[in-house]
Amino acid sequence: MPTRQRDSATRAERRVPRVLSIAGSDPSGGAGIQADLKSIAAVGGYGMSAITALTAQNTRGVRGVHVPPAEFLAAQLDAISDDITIDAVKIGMLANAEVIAVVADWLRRTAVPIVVLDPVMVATSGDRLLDPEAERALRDLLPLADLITPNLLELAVLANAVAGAEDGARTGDGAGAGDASADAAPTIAPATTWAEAIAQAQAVSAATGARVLAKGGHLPGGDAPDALVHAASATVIEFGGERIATTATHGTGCSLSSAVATLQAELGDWEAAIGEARRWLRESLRQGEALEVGGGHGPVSHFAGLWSRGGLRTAPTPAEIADEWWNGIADVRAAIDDLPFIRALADGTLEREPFLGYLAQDALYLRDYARVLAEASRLAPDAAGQAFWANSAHGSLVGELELHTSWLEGAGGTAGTGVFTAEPDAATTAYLDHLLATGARGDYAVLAAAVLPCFWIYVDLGERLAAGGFGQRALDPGHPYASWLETYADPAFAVATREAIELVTREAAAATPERREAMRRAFRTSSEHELAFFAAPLG
Ligand SMILES: Nc1ncnc2c1ncn2[C@@H]1O[C@H](COP(=O)(O)OP(=O)(O)O)[C@@H](O)[C@H]1O
Ligand SMILES: Cc1ncc(COP(=O)(O)O)c(N)n1
Repeated sequence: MPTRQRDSATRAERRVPRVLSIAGSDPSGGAGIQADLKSIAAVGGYGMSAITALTAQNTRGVRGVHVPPAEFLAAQLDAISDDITIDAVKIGMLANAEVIAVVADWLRRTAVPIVVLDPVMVATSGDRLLDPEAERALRDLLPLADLITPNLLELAVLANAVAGAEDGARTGDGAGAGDASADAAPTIAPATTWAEAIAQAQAVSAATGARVLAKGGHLPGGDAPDALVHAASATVIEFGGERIATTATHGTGCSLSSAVATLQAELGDWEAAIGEARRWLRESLRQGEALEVGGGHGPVSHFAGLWSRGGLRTAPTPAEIADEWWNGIADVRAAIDDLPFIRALADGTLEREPFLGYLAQDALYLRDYARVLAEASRLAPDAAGQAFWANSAHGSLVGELELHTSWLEGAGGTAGTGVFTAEPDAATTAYLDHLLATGARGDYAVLAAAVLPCFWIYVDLGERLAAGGFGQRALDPGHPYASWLETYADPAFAVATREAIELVTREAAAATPERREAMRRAFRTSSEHELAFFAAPLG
């Protein structure tokens, strides 16, 4: 199938695991598939869901359960696996034995590399989410999982079930979770100590071959430990942590198992995946009550970490930033266009003295501008940026200054004098001080924004002069300053300017809002210095 080929061809470069949740719906959004999709997204995955059952529940309890025909679950699962490569599956509420059979059959037919099974039996509110008779069917599903994540009660039921499978023995009060004929919910007592829970996890892992994450969320006391138990390698990895004082624990098991499935697909290491999922869940648990959802056990705040770390607003694109900055200096550009110096330069009426004065200041400017560009090259985060600014520094000294030299040395009469002999005027000093100080502060992005107007305003002016935007005289080869006008309409300078705009606005798009604003301000300030610089010769 072409889709599959495309999927697997790009697999090596993939960063976003495609994770399927097979679970029940919680309309209040805190548990079940709703929690799973949020959790998968929160830790960096692409979430999908096949719905096993609909519950009518909120943070206080479950009011009803509707299980659609099992064939329709099979249809959902096939629709997904016929088209999409699945990197990991998380299994939650399975409702009844028929649903379990459909999932087991699909898992056997579909080679999913990672299967995390959260054996949901009872909601945090205490309501049952799995038929008692289905607990036997669940036992047969366990070996298809790579990781099983029971809470204390579920762990006791599974341990009892696997013990029952081995020797027919019953534990607890004798009602027997493995007894398919039992009508009432079996009353199996959960482990009362952490050591007992780990022993049960070892039994389940030994009987199924799966890893078992024993969860201590329901333990009494001040700690909420989890332990990853793998009988085959005789390992027990403990994850410690203080219990977080919160009522917002609805959906913690769903959220943890989805996050682990996603992170395992990314990291390929169970200990690392569980460690990271737990750090994320604990952060989300701490922020749960702030959501103020419901009067019972509220949900965790799945995206709290992302929100607080600045993932909330869509960043502008580089093109949008370029428009915003350019439009933001429209007043400055209009003021430059209206300067007597620019008007007289365009129509050829500018006196030789102010023109040479301007060139002398510009030569002084370019020499230090090249130093600032070299500093941008030093600070650039990648080789492409480094090369671009270094090349621009070279261009400022060699290409542009040649023109100044020929004009100014001709004017001075003696070769080798006249280029850098002028005193910098106030406008030149102010502009250079701004650029040199920005360079000295060492923030590459802000410095790159500060050097941009010198490219952009000149190219824009040069192109409009050459296009007759300031009158036809500027196009006349006999214009007294024709060689100057040609330099600024140079297509190579236009190409370099487009590259500079792209470099700087890409940097701005990736920056934090605060840094982007600092860049915009530096860009605006430099453009104001451009205006003062052009105004100075006739000022
Ligand atoms: N109050 C809490 N403080 C810290 N971690 C908790 C708390 N409640 C649950 N957890 C963690 O949430 C995850 C889910 O655990 P648990 O509540 O035992 O499962 P379930 O939601 O399936 O009943 C585990 O990692 C557990 O350690
Ligand atoms: C649809 C559905 N699935 C699972 C749970 C268990 O929630 P928890 O993660 O709190 O054990 C639930 N309450 N509802």
